[in-house]
Order: sequence, then C-alpha cells, then structure tokens
Amino acid sequence: MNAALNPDRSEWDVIVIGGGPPGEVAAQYATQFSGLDAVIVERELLGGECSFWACMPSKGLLRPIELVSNARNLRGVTGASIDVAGVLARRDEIVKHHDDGSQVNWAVGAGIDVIRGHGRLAGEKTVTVTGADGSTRTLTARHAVVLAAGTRANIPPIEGLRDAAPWTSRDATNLQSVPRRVVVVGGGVVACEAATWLHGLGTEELTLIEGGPRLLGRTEPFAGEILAERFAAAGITVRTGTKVTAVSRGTAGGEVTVTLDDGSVVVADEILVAAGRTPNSDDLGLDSVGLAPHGYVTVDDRLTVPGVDWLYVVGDLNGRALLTHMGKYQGRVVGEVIASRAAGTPLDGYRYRDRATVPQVTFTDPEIGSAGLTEAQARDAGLDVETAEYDLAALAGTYLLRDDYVGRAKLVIDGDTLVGATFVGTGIAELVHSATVAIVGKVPIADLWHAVPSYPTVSEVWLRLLETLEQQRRGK
Ligand SMILES: Cc1cc2nc3c(=O)[nH]c(=O)nc-3n(C[C@H](O)[C@H](O)[C@H](O)COP(=O)(O)OP(=O)(O)OC[C@H]3O[C@@H](n4cnc5c(N)ncnc54)[C@H](O)[C@@H]3O)c2cc1C
Ligand SMILES: NC(=O)c1ccc[n+]([C@@H]2O[C@H](COP(=O)([O-])OP(=O)(O)OC[C@H]3O[C@@H](n4cnc5c(N)ncnc54)[C@H](O)[C@@H]3O)[C@@H](O)[C@H]2O)c1
Repeated sequence: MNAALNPDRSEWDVIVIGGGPPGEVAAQYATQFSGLDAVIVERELLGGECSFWACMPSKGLLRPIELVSNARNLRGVTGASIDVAGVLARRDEIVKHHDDGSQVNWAVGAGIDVIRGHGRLAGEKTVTVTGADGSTRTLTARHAVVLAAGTRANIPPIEGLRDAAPWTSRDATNLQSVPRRVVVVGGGVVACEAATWLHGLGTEELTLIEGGPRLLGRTEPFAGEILAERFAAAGITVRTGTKVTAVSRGTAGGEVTVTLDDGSVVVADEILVAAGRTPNSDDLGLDSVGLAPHGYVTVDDRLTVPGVDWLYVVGDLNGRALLTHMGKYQGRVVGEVIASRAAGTPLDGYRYRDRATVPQVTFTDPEIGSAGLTEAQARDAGLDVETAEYDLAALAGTYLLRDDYVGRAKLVIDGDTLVGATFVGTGIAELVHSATVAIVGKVPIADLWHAVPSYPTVSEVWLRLLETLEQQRRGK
C-alpha cells in the first residue's frame, strides 16, 4: 500500500509518536526490510526540534562565526567579517522556513505514513490522535508503539521568570534581531553555544549565570575552564556558583532586571533560559498503561519499557543521552528489535542492544569534543584508570591552523584500552570519531601506536598522548 500524509486508516504494525530524527529512524528501520508498515504521529513539524529549532539552526549560526574567528586569528588573512542579515537568511534556509514538506516527502517515499496531530497512549497498543481542529481518531498497533516525544526547555521556578516571557533555545536559534544585552541562565551546552553565536552576531553585553561550579559540568574540568577564559577574553561575563533569585520585566518587550543570590542586579534586553530540558511525557497517556505520567520514561537495553513488551522509547524522552545521533542510534536498535520480534527471530548479537559509547561535540570557540567517559565518570564506575594529557597548541598541525591556538586533550585508559577521550581546540570536531572507534573497537594501546596520524594535522595529538602515557609508565 502506498504511504500518505493523514491516510484514512486505523491499523499499522508500528505507531511512532513524535517525528524527530529518532522517531523517523525507528520507523525506517522497523519497516525497511521487514514487510511491516508504520505511521509517525507528529503534532508540530516532521523533523522535530533538531531540524527546526536546535541542532541545525544553531550550527548554521555558529559555522560563519567559527570561520571568521579562525580567519581573524591567522596573520595574512584580512577582511573576514560577519554579515548578520546574511547569516540569519542562511539559517532561515537551513530550517526551510519552518516547512517540513521535504521531511514528509522523505517519509512517504520510504513507505511510512504520517499523521499530523497530538498522540496519546490509550491502553494496550492503542493511540488516540487529536488534530489541530480538535477532532480525535483512534489508531491500533499490531506489534509496537514507539514513544519519541522528546523534550522542551526547562523553565526553573524562579520568581518572575515565566512572567518575563524569557527566551528559550527556540527563540535563540531562530532569532530575527540581535539583542544588545543578554543574560543567559545556565552554563551547559545550550548556554555556551548560544553565548558564542550571540557574541559573534553582535550582542555587546553577555552574562552567563551557572548554578554549578563551572561551565559544561559534565565534561572534563579543563574544557569549561578553557572556554571560560576564552569567554572572559571576549568580554563575556561568566558567573559560576551563582543563582538567579528573581526576574522582572516592566513592560512587554522592555528591559529585564535579573537579581542574583549575592544581591547584585544585571539589566538586559533579553533573558535566555538554558537550564536543561523537561521530558514531553506529561501529556502522552502514560497512565493508561500503568506508567508514571511525568519524567523520563525508563527503558532497558532493548529500549523497551520494562513489563510492557510492545512499548519502546527512543531519543531524549528516555533520558539516556540527549543527543540527536544517540537518539538515531537508539532508533536503529529499536527498529531492528521490533522487526526481529515481529518475525519471531532471536535477538542475538550486538546490534539489538543499546551499548553505545556516547560522543559529543560542543561547537563553541574553541570546540569541545568527547567520547566515552571522563576520568571522574570512570572512577565513579569503579574503574582504576590512568590518564594522559597533552597541550594541543604544541603541535605543528595546530600551529599552522590558527595563530592564537589554545587547546588540550586527555585520554582515560583502563588497563590496555581507552574508555574516554576529550579534546578542546579549533578543528577537533572531526577528531572525536577516531576516539569513538578506538573505544568501541577496544583497540589495545599497543595497536594504537601503529595508527600513524598524518603530518601536520591535529590528529598528531594521538601520537603525543601515547608518548605521554609511555613516559608516565616508565616513570619519566
Ligand atoms: C539549542 C539546541 C542545540 C542542539 N544541538 C545539538 C547538536 O548539535 N547535536 C546533537 O546531537 N544534539 C543537539 N541537541 C539535542 C537534540 O536537539 C535532541 O537530542 C534531539 O532533538 C532529540 O530528538 P527527539 O526526537 O528525541 O526529540 P525532539 O527533537 O524534541 O522531537 C520530538 C518530536 O515529537 C513531537 N511530539 C512531542 N509530543 C508529541 C505528541 N504527544 N504527539 C505527537 N508528536 C509529539 C514534537 O513535536 C517533536 O517534533 C540540541 C538541543 C538544543 C536545545
Ligand atoms: N552540540 C551539541 O551536541 C548540543 C548542543 C546543545 C544542546 N545539546 C544537548 O541538549 C541538552 C540540553 O542542553 P542544556 O544546556 O539545556 O542542558 P544542560 O543540562 O547541559 O545544562 C544546563 C545547565 O544549567 C544549569 N542550571 C540549571 N538550572 C539553573 C538555574 N536555575 N540557574 C543557573 N544554572 C542552572 C545546570 O547546572 C547546567 O549546567 C544537553 O543534554 C545537551 O547534550 C547538545
């Protein structure tokens, strides 16, 4: 049967609620070789937060800023500058002016139906969909329901914050004009990337307020420290260990007054809340199948809800790793699991479980990339690890890349294999996958010696890290 948008039918093998990348991939992998059919229920735009309000527009804003920053810090290159209107216009093209037609065409072309509306569980393998006009229809799944409803910005319960109509990441990625003064609540990935593009686009006064002890609290400490130094050099104020106690905005669109826990006050034109995410589980009908109607939805390694063997959760909603590539990986695992269970074939082997090493790149200036565990995470997991660190600025490859190069790398080693790696510096984003491969492949350190990095590249840091490790092991 040909797939369609809003088809007039009520039963599928697989129903996916939420059409972000993880939901799309789950539908694709469940159906592509199995003969099963699937429908994605999406209440907003097919492609989800990542395509229209998160990864894609943010990286679209950051790329020109990175390019100009690198050019401005390379003697012999002149004239690099940002054309704000041009950057925003390109961003608008990247988010396809909020038209998901090409995504719908992809789904239908892949044989996947799409229904527009808000989906809710309504008992076993049953989903109700409420359309924009208030009409309701009931769908039944023969095999599986996949929840892929994602997250939304968390607005902390700070006095006056909601009434001040703060920006969330959606506003910051889709900004149409650049505020002169901005206060950012939070110092995580969204806050640091947004501060980078706001500064790059012309915001003159930027203040980041992070409640925890440092920026990017889940990475190796040196990453947040290097970034904080770069922010300070750019005139961006970073306040760590600080809480916002009250926010007020006199008139709509007027300036915002932000009071901090030490009694000081910051006045800005806009306040951006980048204080983590809230799972979209509160209006999903989870109670109809006996689950708590709030919080992240717990799953096992097959991304299956324990005790509900037809219900799966992928992407941000399961809280495992709030990253598009990890959600898509989960979508691949879930698709294979559903197809295999429907066919009655055994779930043998690696590909039917979520076993992933998590990589991440934060596209600040400098970039921050990691794969696997930090030293602290490894020790918390009970591993007696060794580490090796190296100054990335001491390489020929980085010396050629940028005049004021700043960077650092660290490996976390358990016995003879790598369990984690962190890189900070210009041009490290593409380096992260080499670490992921080494960790996932459990490549012995002795073999890494034979993986020769090209000269002169940033990858040469691998050799320097191995030499550092060797010197430490020989007590020199
Ligand atoms: C500013 C920002 C930048 C980011 N940059 C990156 C990056 O560079 N790289 C990276 O890997 N990750 C990045 N992330 C994280 C990434 O956006 C998420 O991990 C990813 O979007 C998760 O996909 P998801 O499908 O689980 O959720 P979402 O993308 O939120 O998609 C969920 C979908 O479900 C729909 N939905 C929800 N409830 C229902 C319902 N009841 N019925 C029907 N539809 C429903 C929503 O409308 C939405 O389309 C970024 C996040 C932010 C906020
Ligand atoms: N490049 C990327 O891969 C990328 C980019 C953006 C977002 N993301 C993902 O999106 C997710 C959400 O990012 P995020 O930055 O919103 O969340 P986060 O959890 O990474 O950071 C939130 C930060 O806000 C702080 N905070 C919370 N409440 C606060 C308060 N009241 N006052 C001051 N500080 C407060 C926290 O201590 C934390 O440091 C992350 O898991 C991230 O991985 C990824």
